[in-house]
Amino acid sequence: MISLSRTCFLNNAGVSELYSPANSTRQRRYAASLKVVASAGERNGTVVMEGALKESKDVSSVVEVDNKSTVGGGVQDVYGEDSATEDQFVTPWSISVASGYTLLRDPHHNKGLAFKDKERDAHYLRGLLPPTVVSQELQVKKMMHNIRQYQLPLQKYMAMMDLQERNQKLFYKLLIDHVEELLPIVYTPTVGEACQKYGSIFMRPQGLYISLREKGKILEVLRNWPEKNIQVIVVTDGERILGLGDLGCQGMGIPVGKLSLYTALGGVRPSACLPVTIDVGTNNEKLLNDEFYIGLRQRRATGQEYAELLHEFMTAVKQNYGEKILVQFEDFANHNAFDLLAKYGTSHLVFNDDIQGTASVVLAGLVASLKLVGGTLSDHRFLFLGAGEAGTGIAELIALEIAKKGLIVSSRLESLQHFKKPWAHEHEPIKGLVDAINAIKPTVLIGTSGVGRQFNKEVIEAMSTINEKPIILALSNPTSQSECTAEEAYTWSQGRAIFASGSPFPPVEYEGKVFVPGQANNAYIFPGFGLGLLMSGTIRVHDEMLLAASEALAAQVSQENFDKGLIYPPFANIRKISAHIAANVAAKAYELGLATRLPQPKDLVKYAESCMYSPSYRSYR
Ligand SMILES: NC(=O)C1=CN([C@@H]2O[C@H](COP(=O)(O)OP(=O)(O)OC[C@H]3O[C@@H](n4cnc5c(N)ncnc54)[C@H](OP(=O)(O)O)[C@@H]3O)[C@@H](O)[C@H]2O)C=CC1
Ligand SMILES: CC(=O)C(=O)O
Ligand SMILES: [Mg+2]
Repeated sequence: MISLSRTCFLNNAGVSELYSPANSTRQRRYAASLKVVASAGERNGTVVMEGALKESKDVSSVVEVDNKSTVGGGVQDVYGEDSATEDQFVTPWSISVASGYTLLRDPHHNKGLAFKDKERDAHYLRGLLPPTVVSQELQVKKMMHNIRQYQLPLQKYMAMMDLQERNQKLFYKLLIDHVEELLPIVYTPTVGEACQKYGSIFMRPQGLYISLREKGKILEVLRNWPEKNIQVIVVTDGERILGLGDLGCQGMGIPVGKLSLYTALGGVRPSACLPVTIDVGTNNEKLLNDEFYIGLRQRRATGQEYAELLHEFMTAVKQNYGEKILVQFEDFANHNAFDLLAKYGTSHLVFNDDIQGTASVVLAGLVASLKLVGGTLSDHRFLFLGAGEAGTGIAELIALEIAKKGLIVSSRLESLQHFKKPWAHEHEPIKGLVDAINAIKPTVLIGTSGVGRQFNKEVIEAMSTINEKPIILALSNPTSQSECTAEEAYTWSQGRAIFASGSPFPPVEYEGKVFVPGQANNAYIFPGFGLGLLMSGTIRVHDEMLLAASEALAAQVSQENFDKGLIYPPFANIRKISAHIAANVAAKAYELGLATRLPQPKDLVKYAESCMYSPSYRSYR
């Protein structure tokens, strides 16, 4: 238990990929050197329009090559393509246009029954689809109907992942239009169960797997990813997946899920998102003995071996994607998370969602709750159960906001992990949470322990005895690890608690009144925060940007929300919320001189909205 002044703790796309010619430096270079001549040679399937730079004579029947603009080399020539000689090997990357059966199997461009008659003629789809042509809206209605037929959340998750692999735009349309219903499926809590069973439900690989076997070759592995213009990477090593512990390589569900939210909630293009899982082994005996486990069957590498792999990854990422690639660390164990953030925070654009994103969302909720409970932040006392990434991250940001740190309980100081030390304070050792509440008299109780059911009846009653409106935040995920349920918080506090949780709970009726619990989850922050960094071309994350994100989120809580006891706005409005967060974060980046997209757009909210990906179908010529 620790504390501060008033804060206490207890595709692979292959040949069917249709690249936009201006999508990457490499593609721009190709686009500059090639003019696509007609498609007279098209067949049902893929029309190859380009060969490797060094092999352009082989494809001269379909392209005209302007040799003048292809030579070069230099700092952008990461793979040595431009400077290679004939006796050196290069990879024959190609740009191609999908049609026919290949087009129907391409998730980026497939529209299923929504292909119009003209498109069916132009793209060799006749006979490959039944005659009916439907709208995207009808497809959404049908998919929602189908998903609702499944009894189990994991079945719904698998249906959503299948859709993402079949028809990406329809997947995002569904997620955006039905965000409150589908967020618990593609995200917490269901994604937790999916990770636990990833080996068994694994059908098509998603994301990029970088294991110890790829040591020395990470740059080449990055190049195997079909998309070249990556802007955001969410990376995990799978050691602290939600509150479920070490799930090794099966943690991949988390970067995949977080990045679908980057797109659906924050509007970042799916093709700019790269989920990565670093596999250094697992200490989870159950997984090591599970015949369906998909990762390396060895105990976790640590120390220098771990640090070297991570360093090679971070170096390769910057070399391949440049200075402005955003790397979001997710669900690393705390013994690595703080060190990675400190190590790469000065050389890369990095953000730790569990430390920083969580802090920002909780600070926003606390600022908003002042409207319900009164006073200022510094009038409140914060008691934390769990002094890890989320807990100390939140404390740090609250302290930054009220700009004063306080006492430290020092009896355990020597044995404390470094990130806990600033929060230890002078106090008699306290045994249980109820005793801590009675001694410290917190106004806010925050659960970040990863251990479920810690806020029992006595705990909530103790908080309710001290406070007229106790603020109870049960942040641990998934639902099984939540410190208490919404029903418990409202019932045991006799309807007086201001409650929010990391995973969603349904509304609760208590003595004739309906209470709608809020969701205190970093999903409110990271999509808009990331968009703000990207749209301003920011090169480093600064704590002030986290405060800016909190401020923007708190400002989105309406009187109608407060009247229902909510301290967060509904997720239904998340794109608008993300645009405001992005604008505030970008404004701070410009103010701090960290933005590179110049000149600064006049209206940053409008600019953020204009940057957002739309999942509507495009018409194909
Ligand atoms: N709602 C949200 O947006 C977010 C929620 N979370 C959730 O928060 C939880 C914790 O995540 P994170 O902070 O990253 O994990 P950490 O492992 O870094 O922190 C957990 C901390 O809780 C402590 N702890 C464990 N059991 C108890 C207990 N019974 N009493 C008191 N302290 C205890 C641990 O102590 P020790 O160090 O001694 O082991 C550790 O310091 C997870 O369930 C995660 O899903 C995380 C990020 C965002
Ligand atoms: C929400 C989140 O990031 C977590 O529980 O780890
Ligand atoms: Mg997380």
